[in-house]
Amino acid sequence: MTDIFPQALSIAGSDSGGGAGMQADLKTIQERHVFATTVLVAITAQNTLGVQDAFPLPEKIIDEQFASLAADLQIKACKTGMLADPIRVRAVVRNLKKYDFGPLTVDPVMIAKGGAPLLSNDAIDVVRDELLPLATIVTPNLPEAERLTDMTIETPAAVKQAAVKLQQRGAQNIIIKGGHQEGDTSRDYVLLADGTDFWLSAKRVPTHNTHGTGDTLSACITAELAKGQSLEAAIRLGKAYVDATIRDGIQVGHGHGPLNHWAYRKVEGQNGL
Ligand SMILES: Nc1ncnc2c1ncn2[C@@H]1O[C@H](COP(=O)(O)OP(=O)(O)OP(=O)(O)O)[C@@H](O)[C@H]1O
Ligand SMILES: Cc1ncc(COP(=O)(O)O)c(N)n1
Repeated sequence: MTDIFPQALSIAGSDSGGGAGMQADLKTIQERHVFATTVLVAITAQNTLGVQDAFPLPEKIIDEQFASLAADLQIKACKTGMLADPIRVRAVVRNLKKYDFGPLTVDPVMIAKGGAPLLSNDAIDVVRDELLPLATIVTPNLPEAERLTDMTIETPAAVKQAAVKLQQRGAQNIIIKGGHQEGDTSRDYVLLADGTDFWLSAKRVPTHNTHGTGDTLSACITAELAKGQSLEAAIRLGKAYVDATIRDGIQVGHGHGPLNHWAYRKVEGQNGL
C-alpha cells in the first residue's frame, strides 16, 4: 500500500480574477505539493480593479460539500477565507465542529484590497465569538486585528497586546500581519500558544501587486501543516513563500495585480522552501 498523500482544505470564496480567495489557496497548496480540496462558500465577480458582485451560496450546498469530503478524503489541515455573512460563518462553524479536518487556520478576511466588504459587519462578532475559539492559528492583518480586539493598533506594543487579546478570545496561535504598515520593512508578529513570540521581517516590495497576499500566506501554512510540519516551521515557510511571490512579481490586469505563485521555484532550497 502506498502512503496516503497529504490533503488540505480551503473553505473560502471564489475570486474570478484568479488572484485571491480560493484560487490563491489552490495555487499555493498545489505549489507546496499538497492535494487541495475546497468548500466554496461564496462566488465573487472580481478582477484586479475590484469586486463587482458577490453571491453567497445556500447553506445546504455548503453542508453537502463538507459531508462529501468527510465521507471520502483524509484531510490533515484546513483554512477559512471569505465567509460573507453570519449565516455562512455559522454554517462553517457547525461543520468544523462536526468533522475533523486537522489544524484550522482562520484568515479573518473582511475587506478586499480595493475596499469591497467580503464579510458583513454583523458577521464580525460571529467570527470573533464562534470561529476564533476553533482556530489553531488566526492570521489577521492590522485592520482585522483592530476590529477583532476593539483596539487601535499603532505601536509594536499594541500589536503584542492585541495578539494576547486574540489568544484570550480562544485562538491558540496568532500572526498579526504588517502588510498594511508604512515603512521600508513589512513586519509580522507571531505569538505561539506556549507564549513564544517573534517578529518576521521582510524588506517591503514597492508594488501594487499584492492581491491575495494574506490568502497565500495562510494557504501555505495550511499546506505545510497538512504535511506534518510543526506550526513554527509552517509559519516561517509561509512567510518565505509569500515573500517570494511578491518579490518576483508578474504583471496581470490594470489594478492591484496578483502574485507570482511559482516564484519560489527560483529560490528553492533557501529558507526551507
Ligand atoms: N509590499 C510588501 N512587501 C513585502 N511583504 C509584504 C508586502 N505586502 C504584504 N506583505 C506581506 O504579505 C503577507 C500578508 O500581509 P497583508 O497585511 O498584506 O495581508 P492581507 O491584508 O490579509 O492580504 P490580502 O487581504 O491581500 O490577502 C505578510 O507576511 C506581509 O508582511
Ligand atoms: C474571494 C476573495 N477572498 C479573499 C480576498 C482578499 O484578498 P485581497 O485583500 O488581496 O483583495 C478577495 N479579494 N476575494
